[in-house]
Parts: sequence; structure tokens; C-alpha cells
Amino acid sequence: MTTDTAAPFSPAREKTALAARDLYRFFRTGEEETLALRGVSLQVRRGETVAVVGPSGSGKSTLLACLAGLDEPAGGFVYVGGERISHRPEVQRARLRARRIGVLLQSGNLIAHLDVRENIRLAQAAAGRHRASAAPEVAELLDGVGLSGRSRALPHQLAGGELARAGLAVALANDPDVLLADEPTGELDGRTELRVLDLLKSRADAGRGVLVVTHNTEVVSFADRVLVLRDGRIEP
Ligand SMILES: Nc1ncnc2c1ncn2[C@@H]1O[C@H](COP(=O)(O)OP(=O)(O)OP(=O)(O)O)[C@@H](O)[C@H]1O
Repeated sequence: MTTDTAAPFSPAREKTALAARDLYRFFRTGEEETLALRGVSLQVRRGETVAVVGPSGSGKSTLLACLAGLDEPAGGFVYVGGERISHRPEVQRARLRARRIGVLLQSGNLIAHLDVRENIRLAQAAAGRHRASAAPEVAELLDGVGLSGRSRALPHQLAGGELARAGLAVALANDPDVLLADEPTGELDGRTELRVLDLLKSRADAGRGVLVVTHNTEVVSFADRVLVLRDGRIEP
């Protein structure tokens, strides 16, 4: 493993929103070792939506966590917007993530005691003043996800679909280069699902990258490319 800052491949900033090369991730539980990722390479170009599908246990959540810099791969690299996020101290990964990546996990990304507006502002503050000043307005973000009028609601006051959309607004709070989402349409009714898919599409149309992990066939058919993960590898 090298920690060289020079790009070992060509995650050209102008074309590539996200690039991963040769990602390996092991888990050890007692005597048992699980190889969750076995050499995963992928790119998400600017303007592109990529869906990752695969059976349970194939490594999708592990991959998403490594791409987001929430987890460190044992080997390989992740670049976002041309900057390496893997193999950096946690504090640097968090800063880079706040500035460049929107992450929507199924576990949610909202702070329970803050209302929706405060959650968005917190995400913007985490990216620093410079970035926040260029970030979308709270009202614009909420309008985009169809939650105008819910800005003062606390997470526990939101229904499942509203919660998912509030999470999406937080993930988009800093106009990220790339949006990484785990089942973004998981709990949505048909109409809201279409709205979220439109929003993801408009992210890509605006030159950002979108990568979604999903089992939903609507989401799969809307993606520009589909990657199948099986036993920690992308199928050729
Ligand atoms: N913290 C952990 N400790 C031990 N093993 C783990 C850990 N996290 C994941 N694994 C193992 O790594 C493999 C990949 O898990 P992962 O959760 O990434 O799969 P997945 O495709 O997201 O599954 P699902 O669709 O069920 O969420 C599985 O065998 C899982 O048991």
C-alpha cells in the first residue's frame, strides 16, 4: 500500500467526480476473516448516475463507506473531485467529505435534536464558511425535495418518506461533487420516488456525479450505468 499523494491512475478532476482503484477491505471476527471488498475499481464521471446492485453481503455498504471516507480500505485508493480521500487522518477525510461528498445512508444523517433547517445549516457549517457561502439556500434545498414548510420539524416529527427527503436535502447542502446514496427511494411512495429520481437526475445534469446502491428496479433503469457487486468484486 502506498500513501503517495500523486494520483496512481487518472482521476482527472474535470471529467471524474469519483474514482476508486483496487479497493480491499477485510473484517476479522475472532478466527474468521471476511473479505468484504476484493479489488474494486470504479469511476463516476461528472454528469453520470451509476447504480450499484448486488446480493445481500456482497459488499455494497462497505463499498459506500469506503467511497465516502467513512471507512478506510486496507488497500487501494479513493479520489473525489481529483483529491484523494483514502489513507488520510479521519479529520481530513471528514473535511473533504463535508466539502465534496453528499452521503445518504439508510441509518439516516440527521441529528435528532436539531430541526431540518438546523441540520442543513450544520452540514453547511461543517464545510466551512467559504463553501457555505456558495451553498444553496435552505429554502431552495427544501423546495427541491418537496419539504417546504417542514423546515422547523424535528426528525422524529417526520414521516418515513419525509425523513428520507430531509436526509437528501442535508446530503445536498453543500452542492457536492458526488452524491452517494444507499437506497435513496427506500421508503417513498411512487410520486415522491419520481421526485427524488428527478432530483438525482438534475444533479447529474448539473455536472455532478451520483452513485446509488439500490435494489429498486426503477432506480436501476434510471441509472446511466449499472455495476453488479458479487462477493466483493465488480462483475465484468
Ligand atoms: N463490521 C463488520 N465486521 C465483520 N464483518 C463485516 C462487517 N461489516 C460487514 N461485514 C461483512 O462483510 C461482507 C459485506 O457486508 P456489507 O454489509 O458490505 O454487504 P451488503 O452488500 O451491503 O449487504 P446488505 O445488502 O445485506 O446490506 C458481509 O459478509 C458482512 O458480513
